Amino acid sequence: MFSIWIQVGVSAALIVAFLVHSRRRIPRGLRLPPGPPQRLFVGNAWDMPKEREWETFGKWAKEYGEIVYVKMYNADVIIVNSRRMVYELFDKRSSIYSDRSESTMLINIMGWGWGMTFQRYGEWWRRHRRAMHEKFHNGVVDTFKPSQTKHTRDLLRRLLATPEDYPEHIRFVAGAVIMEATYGIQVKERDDPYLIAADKSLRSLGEAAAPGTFLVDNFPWMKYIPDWVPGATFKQKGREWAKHVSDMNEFPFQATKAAMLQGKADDCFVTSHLEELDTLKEVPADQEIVIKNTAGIVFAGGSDTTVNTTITFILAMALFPEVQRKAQAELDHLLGGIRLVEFEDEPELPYIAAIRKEVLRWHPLLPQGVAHATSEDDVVGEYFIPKGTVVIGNSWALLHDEADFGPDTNKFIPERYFMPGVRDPALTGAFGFGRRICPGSHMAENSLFMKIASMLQVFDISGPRDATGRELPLEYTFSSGFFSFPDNFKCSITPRSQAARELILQSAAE
Ligand code: HEM
Repeated sequence: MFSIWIQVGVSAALIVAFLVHSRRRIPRGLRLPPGPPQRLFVGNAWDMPKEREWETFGKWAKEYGEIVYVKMYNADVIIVNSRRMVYELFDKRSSIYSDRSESTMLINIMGWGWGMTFQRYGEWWRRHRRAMHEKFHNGVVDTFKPSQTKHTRDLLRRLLATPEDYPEHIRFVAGAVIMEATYGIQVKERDDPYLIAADKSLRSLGEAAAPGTFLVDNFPWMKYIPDWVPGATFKQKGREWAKHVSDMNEFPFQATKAAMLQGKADDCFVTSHLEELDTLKEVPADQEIVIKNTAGIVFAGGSDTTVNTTITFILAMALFPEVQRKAQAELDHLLGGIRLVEFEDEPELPYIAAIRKEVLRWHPLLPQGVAHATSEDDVVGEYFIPKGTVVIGNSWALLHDEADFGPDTNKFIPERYFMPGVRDPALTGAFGFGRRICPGSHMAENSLFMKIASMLQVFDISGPRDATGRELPLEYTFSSGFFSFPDNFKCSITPRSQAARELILQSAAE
């Protein structure tokens, strides 16, 4: 019975949305950007791909051009497909194109509103962004390097012991680095409650954040449907997820505060901000909340992103062995197998730097970035872009544009960065756009350098092998949705030599 009412409600909302939308006034002489033909009431909602979105977006870009307009029920969405237009909108008109649209599922039901990534553009967001920038800008991220080195060595030892568990090792170590940097907390070897809460929150985020997943995002009134009504499973799901999301933000912060009171806290993002608070004369009353929220989003944004990018790197090495051989030659030439790589070696390792760039480009973790939104009406040439439009920067298209990255952009070719004029993927969409560009990118790039160089120095990575050592075909798929990364795949990670094995084991004594 109630599910019938839900259907009636949704249908009524579709009709109202349609009528309102058709009555909207587009200024004379202007039109909405071109896009695929729309259906009555639902617009393009049924055309939105559920898998490998970047392929459909690419097809639309070829057909309709730099800006493609789609309508998701009642929501205006544009997809920006060229670097020129990305620069025009996200950079030159950043005061209009830096907002986010409020997802009812993420904000009202799952409680992600505390997270900077989902906040509307304005003073509250700016205060969070400033708190993060102070500790993560390019000039200060070196402070994390000792911890990144220590934990990468730990990763090498774990990989040596049980290489088949490489995803868990990478996940554990990324969590350990970010917990130490953010909260000064050393995570537990097994079943760490903070990492479990983060893992559950991020999985649910991955599920809920892909546009069009939950109808309640298009019809916010659906949030008032009681939980027990058939068809309202999104609410039960959301409420369950909300607990993990809140635990992730609350528990580690409170633990660090408690440790500070006992004089036992290690230096970290939270302690240094809270200590500064005590020395400042005029501080807004809610600044502690800003610090807590920012720590929470560093924790959320800083672990899974580097984990999945590292797994993409492993896949690339298994698929492109000639790249691996060249990188190992560069490392061997510099280090002679006498010591493990250090951050100070980075300027002497241009091929490793090129691999890092190619990992970010070849299969970007966020192929559609994180959608921005417009905070005012805008006009681009003859196109009208209404206020509140969801704006997707098509990172995949930018990062696969042969004009910027040379030929064969679906292949993993680090050499492309030695050609004149080739762009840096970090500044071409891999970390997003404009004022919202990823504030953790410098820490992430350092972390990737250390992992890539260390793993290639001591391990050979290949497809899976049978008992006789024969290499078997490598089977892999990339996930679709908000994040895209390789689904679990089997591979072989073996020490390159006895000397490499010893180097790894000796690192435990450092
Ligand atoms: C390889 C690793 C990473 C990738 C590929 C990545 C990618 C991105 C992308 C595409 C965005 C959206 C930017 C936009 O809206 O245009 C973003 C935002 C963000 N990232 Fe990262 N990121 C990575 C690592 C990190 C790390 C290590 C941290 C924390 C230390 C972090 C914290 C954040 C935060 C807080 C935002 C939200 C910024 C805002 O809305 O103002 N990310 N990231």
